[in-house]
Parts: sequence; structure tokens; C-alpha cells
Amino acid sequence: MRTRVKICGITRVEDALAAVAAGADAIGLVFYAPSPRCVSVERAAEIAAAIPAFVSVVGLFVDASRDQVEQVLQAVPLDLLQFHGEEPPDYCRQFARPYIKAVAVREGTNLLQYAADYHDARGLLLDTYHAAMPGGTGQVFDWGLIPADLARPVILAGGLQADNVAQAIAQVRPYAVDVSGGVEQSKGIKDAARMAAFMRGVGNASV
Ligand SMILES: O=C(O)c1ccccc1NCC(=O)[C@H](O)[C@H](O)COP(=O)(O)O
Repeated sequence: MRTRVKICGITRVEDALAAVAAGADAIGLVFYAPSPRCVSVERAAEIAAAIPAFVSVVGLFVDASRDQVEQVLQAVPLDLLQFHGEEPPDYCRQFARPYIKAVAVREGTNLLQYAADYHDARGLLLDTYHAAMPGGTGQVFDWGLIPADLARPVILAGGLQADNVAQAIAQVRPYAVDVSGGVEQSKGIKDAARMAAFMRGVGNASV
């Protein structure tokens, strides 16, 4: 099965359409005010309305209040929620949407325990730990820290780009890969040629 691809941090309709044209399976919308990739609810609704059938729209939150998530859900037809902070399992499963849980990985992170705790997550998104940033770091982590027998689908993130994604897929064999900074021309502005090159990199992976 081809490795699925999510392109995260989309802020413009034209970038969303370019991601779809390049072959992305999902796009991510960031609802986290400190991020340079944060979108308003109005902009998110506009982007989501432009996405054709069979491409998923994922809403990313970082330790948001329940009310904030519900307000977004009322205005934006999200297919999936991505929780990118310290949200506990009961928080993640209270919404009428499936979710994926991001984990900031570093030496000592017990991924087997995360897989058990978030047993109903549709995937664990493994991203690079950074003391000051919850995500979008542009940095790779040590893929050797990922156990081979993780009980949830692995979505690999962190510093992926066209020239390392095939190696990442060959080594980790994730269900999906997630990219943001590696396909941008500047923060929040995607680059159509880089997205296409990234998709070619995924296609070149031997698994
Ligand atoms: O993108 C952000 O600014 C961001 C801010 C806070 C939490 C999460 C955020 N992004 C999540 C992601 O898009 C993933 O972490 C991303 O795929 C990995 O980013 P990158 O290393 O730039 O590819």
C-alpha cells in the first residue's frame, strides 16, 4: 500500500488545491494562535470547501478548550482532529470526530504506553520534541526510537522533505508521513514544486 501523505499548515486555498493536485491524501489546518500557520475559522471554512471528495481535512489543536474545538467544528467540516499538545485520552475522545494524537518524541519517550493510552486514536503522529515548540520544528528526530510493533498506525513527522522522505519510509515503514516546513517557500506559504517533489520522494520509497 502506498504511504499516505498529509500536508500540514495550509493557509491558502491555492496551496490546498496544489497539495491535492500533487496527490496529498490529507491537508492540515492549524488552529493554534502562536503558530505562523494559524488560520481563522473563516479562512479554514473557505479552504475546506475547496477540497474535493476523498481528500481529508484535518484540524490541528494544541491544548485547546473544548469550546474552541466545538466552535471550529460548527463552522468547518473537519474529517479528523489532530491533538498536538498534552491532551489526555478522555479529552481527545469527547468530540464527534475521530482523532489522531501527536507525540513529541525524544530519548525515553514510551511510545508503547502512548499506543495503549490512546488505543482508539486513528494514528499516532510522531514528531520531533522541542522544548519551546509543540510542532512544526523542521527538525528530524531519531527514527530508531520508534518500536517496530507499535499498536497504532504511525504517521511520521518532523523535518521531512523531498530528499529524506524515501529514506524515512524505508526505515520506519509508517502508515503515513506528515510534512509542513519541507514544502514551504516561507512559513505558512506552500510551494507547489516542493509539494510535487515531496510526493515523488514518497513514490520513490522502497518498502
Ligand atoms: O506548524 C506549526 O506551526 C505547528 C505549531 C504547533 C503545533 C504543531 C504545528 N505543526 C504540526 C505539524 O504540521 C507537524 O508538526 C509537521 O508535519 C512537522 O513539521 P515540519 O517539521 O515543519 O515538517
